[in-house]
Amino acid sequence: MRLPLTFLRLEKHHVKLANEGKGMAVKKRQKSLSQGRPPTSKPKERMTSQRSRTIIRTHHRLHKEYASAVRKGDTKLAASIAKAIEENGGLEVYQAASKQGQSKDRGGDSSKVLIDWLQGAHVLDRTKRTVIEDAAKSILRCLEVGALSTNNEISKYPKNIEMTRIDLNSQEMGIEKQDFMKRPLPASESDRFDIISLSLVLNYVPDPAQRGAMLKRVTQFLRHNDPSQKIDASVLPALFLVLPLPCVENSRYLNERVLLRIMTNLGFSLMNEKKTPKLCYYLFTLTGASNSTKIEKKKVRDGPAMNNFCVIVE
Ligand SMILES: C[S@@+](CC[C@H](N)C(=O)[O-])C[C@H]1O[C@@H](n2cnc3c(N)ncnc32)[C@H](O)[C@@H]1O
Repeated sequence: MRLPLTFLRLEKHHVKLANEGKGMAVKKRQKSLSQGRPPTSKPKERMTSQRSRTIIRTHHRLHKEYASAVRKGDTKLAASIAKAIEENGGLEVYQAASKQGQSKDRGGDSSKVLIDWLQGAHVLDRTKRTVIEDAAKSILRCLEVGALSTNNEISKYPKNIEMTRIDLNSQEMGIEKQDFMKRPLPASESDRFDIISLSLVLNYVPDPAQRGAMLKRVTQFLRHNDPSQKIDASVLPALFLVLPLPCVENSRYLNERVLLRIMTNLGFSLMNEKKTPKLCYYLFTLTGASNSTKIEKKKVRDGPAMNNFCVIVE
């Protein structure tokens, strides 16, 4: 029989009073077995934001140096940098540090912005967490490249958005370990996606030409516009791109004008953008074909505290 909570509280209070009244020492309650068991895992420690920033920066720097050593064929240097990457915790610790950046108290996960834009474009219903109207049959397919979690905002619409999550290093079930650059090209339309998310992934790629290749490759994985789609899909098929703000605002080789030129050349139109003090978010719709224009490394501005982030399209 379940006793009401108030009754239990009162009874506890009375027993305590009775024991005190008798001047008796309150007998220590026997601990349950589970309390006596040694913990199976240590509670997860939270990194300070300073520490996670240092880990992320060091990983990016070493990763770039490693790619450069490999490009030059300097195997000895590459091996010593690989060792330094491991000493910094490797990809796993880097991912843990990045994941902390997704926690609610540090701004939350970036897919919140994507959901907001899909709702604004009437692709998703704002209140019911469904695809709008009778389009519920049209399940959207989303490829999240660089996925660290299966619980992000974008994953909260399982009836309407079918998620495919990949990462170079899978952290949990539901995320496939796969390099997007090696994912087999779609054999048919059913291997393509309505939405591809590259959130803080492009800046992870150490080589400027590989970044351009990644953006180009996205166009091959997005579905082609299908006029028979029932949903108001004016923003689809779409690329959700998130970059650290300094990549666009403080680089010698990339500014927003150059980024937009690259995307336009690849066949994208800008639908939404948002900037916060740390990040910039873009929603691009694939509206046309790539015009195969090359974009080279070219200085667009200079300054002592600027970075060299760059995207080359070959
Ligand atoms: C900073 S984390 C981004 C995590 C998350 N998307 C976010 O917005 O916080 C970058 C992730 O991208 C992954 N990544 C980079 N290049 C990739 C590729 N070619 N294919 C799959 N994952 C990749 C890395 O393994 C890493 O986990």
